[in-house]
Amino acid sequence: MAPTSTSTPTALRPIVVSGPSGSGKSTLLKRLFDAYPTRFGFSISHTTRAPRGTEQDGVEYHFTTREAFTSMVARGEFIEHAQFGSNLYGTSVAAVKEVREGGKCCILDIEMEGVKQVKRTDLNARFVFLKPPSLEVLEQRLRGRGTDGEEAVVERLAQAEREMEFGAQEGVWDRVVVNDELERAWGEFRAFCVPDEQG
Ligand SMILES: Nc1ncnc2c1ncn2[C@@H]1O[C@H](COP(=O)(O)OP(=O)(O)OP(=O)(O)O)[C@@H](O)[C@H]1O
Repeated sequence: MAPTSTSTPTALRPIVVSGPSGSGKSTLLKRLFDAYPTRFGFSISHTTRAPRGTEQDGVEYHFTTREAFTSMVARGEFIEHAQFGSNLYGTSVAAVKEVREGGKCCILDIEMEGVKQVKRTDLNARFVFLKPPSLEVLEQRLRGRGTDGEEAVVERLAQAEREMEFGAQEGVWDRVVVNDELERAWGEFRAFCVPDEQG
């Protein structure tokens, strides 16, 4: 008997978008969500902070205790986790799977340590690296964005060099999109994210 394929259709495989700060991830993802409002989704993060106002568990966040959170860390259930202030935040493998179960393609906008972690899971993701034309252009864009002070820009640029090296590694990426001219980069990014669309 012929084996039955249980593989996920390409359109539902999670997409990992990575690249240095300022490479244009938010810009291109905003376009993608605007162009395809129902096709893509983000995973719901876990947090140890208390819900605010009308926030509901499993909607804005998976609200959890610090004890439960640290057990999840110990079991390797997070793709990424970090502390902000006194609270812990994380993206779990299960939360990414939930998006697929809901019939959407999960988008993960993560830095290089997270990318390595996704590779260790069974998420069967596709990986795209967003590359600025050069570090000089990246610096101009970060300064032009006007959201960071001098110290933050210098820090982001130092980290960008490490991210660029990772972006150049063989065998890690399914696609590298150079974000030079926005319309051109968008066309390439969109073709990667929506592989079944013609034209
Ligand atoms: N192709 C482009 N040409 C010129 N400017 C661009 C282009 N793409 C993005 N930008 C601008 O560069 C700046 C950085 O882009 P964006 O904020 O999308 O980067 P990011 O990768 O999401 O950064 P972070 O990781 O810090 O969130 C923004 O001001 C954006 O408008």
